[in-house]
Amino acid sequence: MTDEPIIKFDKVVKRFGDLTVLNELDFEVKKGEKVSIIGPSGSGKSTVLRILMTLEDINGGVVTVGGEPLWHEKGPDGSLVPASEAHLRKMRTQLGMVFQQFNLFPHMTVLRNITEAPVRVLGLSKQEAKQRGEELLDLVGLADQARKYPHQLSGGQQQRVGIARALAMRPNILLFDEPTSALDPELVGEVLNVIGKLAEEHDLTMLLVTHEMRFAREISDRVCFFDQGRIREEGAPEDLFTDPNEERTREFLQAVLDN
Ligand SMILES: Nc1ncnc2c1ncn2[C@@H]1O[C@H](COP(=O)(O)OP(=O)(O)OP(=O)(O)O)[C@@H](O)[C@H]1O
Repeated sequence: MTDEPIIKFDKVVKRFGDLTVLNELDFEVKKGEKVSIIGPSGSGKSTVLRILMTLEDINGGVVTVGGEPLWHEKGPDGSLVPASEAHLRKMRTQLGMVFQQFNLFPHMTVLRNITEAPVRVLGLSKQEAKQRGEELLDLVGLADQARKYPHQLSGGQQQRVGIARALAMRPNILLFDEPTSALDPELVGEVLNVIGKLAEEHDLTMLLVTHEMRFAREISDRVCFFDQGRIREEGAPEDLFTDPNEERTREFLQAVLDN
């Protein structure tokens, strides 16, 4: 990990109609850092990831990824102007995302699900993409499932394919949006293990929105507690989970850990 932020939210505002979801959010993730975002439903956690994936725009502030503004670019006079589609497309290649509902293409084999974007977007040859896909399937423990279709796999296996697919574009930053919450409890462990293995790879920056406290505790360098579109408290998992400073964090943790 280095001290340089790879992700930076500077006073970011996001509104949906009258609802202010992010309220001048300041938030940073360092290169190589593994950060979990926890917090009550509706506090803006997934919105942070969706903004980074350029699935939602922003209403104020600046988001920087890899030192460059994401939603803005420099105009002719050096001032920031709204980003063009070409700029967003270029910036997007730095990030991969693992979705709660896997979002696999049902009509493609497991291997095609992984190789489709590298062939289409990066222009890899079919052979190169196949090799990359097979390596990634091996990494997530599914080397023998390449020719199956998603519906032939368990939820845990589908999510491991989702992780392999997100890695196929070789992103520097991997985002996880509640990656285990659609899974039966007995399948959570296998997905956590794969994510834990990735977390040991120091170069990869990981940002995880999770309701799985075990996950936040075991995998992250830092846990951020979101409340009403801001970070209410953050810290190392061993501090935040055992002795939070804020009453609001304590109540939240008590409620989720009692469940
Ligand atoms: N496209 C949208 N249009 C309108 N409102 C939205 C939209 N997306 C999100 N919201 C609202 O914004 C708020 C924050 O949503 P977000 O998904 O970021 O919360 P969250 O903290 O991830 O919650 P959860 O833990 O329930 O997933 C919620 O009140 C949600 O209903």
